[in-house]
Amino acid sequence: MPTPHIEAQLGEIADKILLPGDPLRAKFIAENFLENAVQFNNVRGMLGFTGTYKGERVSVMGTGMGMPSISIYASELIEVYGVKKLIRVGTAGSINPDVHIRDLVIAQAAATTSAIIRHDFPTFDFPMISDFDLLDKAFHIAKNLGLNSHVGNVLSSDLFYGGPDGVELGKYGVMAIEMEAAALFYLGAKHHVQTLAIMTISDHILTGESTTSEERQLTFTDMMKVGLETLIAD
Ligand SMILES: O=P(O)(O)O[C@H]1O[C@H](CO)[C@@H](O)[C@H]1O
Ligand SMILES: O=c1cc[nH]c(=O)[nH]1
Repeated sequence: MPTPHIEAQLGEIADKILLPGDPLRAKFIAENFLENAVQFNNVRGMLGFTGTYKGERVSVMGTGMGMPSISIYASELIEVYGVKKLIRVGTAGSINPDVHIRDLVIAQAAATTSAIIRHDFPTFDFPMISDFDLLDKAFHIAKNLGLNSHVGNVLSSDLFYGGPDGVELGKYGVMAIEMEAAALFYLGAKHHVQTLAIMTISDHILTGESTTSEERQLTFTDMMKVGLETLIAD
């Protein structure tokens, strides 16, 4: 087995991958969007599949929740399996009155409460930004599909419950809180690969609106479509 967390043989993972936090969302994407999908991972139940989308080889795999978890999977995917384009497709909580439930948020950048970047850069801030080429493509794809999408900053938090008051950042234009994008963008910069994060607003922290866990697992297909179209766009 090439890595401690992924049992795929070399060559079984495409160089383009969608990364939902929830492994069952990975299975849903494989079953509903990919052709001839073959499962390549079930270590710790972190399901991964490779198939084709519109004739192009694409993979999808869960990352688990939080920056330590996505950092393990993204590092192994990049360093061992040679993945070059990684797009997170996740859920997020809105902290902005203009960003509504079920809207798409395409992260241009991610603030973070995490110390993981500070381990490498203790004396200055390192801005976590997505890849502009992927960002530009995703924005236009979402626009052409007529989707309600927003591009800007998100907050990647270490904690789902408690922690620093991220809601305050909404007043500075930050759109939503999630838990993985900053680490993915950081690894993209470190390893010179392309990364992006597209989230669907699953709950609104200011208004208290929310969606069910079943909806979060099985619907939110717009971000999956935008993610896949972005991965295969020339
Ligand atoms: O729906 P996913 O992709 O897991 O993303 C969000 O949901 C989880 C918290 O419920 C965190 O992983 C957060 O980033
Ligand atoms: O990390 C997350 C994901 C969804 N909603 C939140 O409030 N936080």
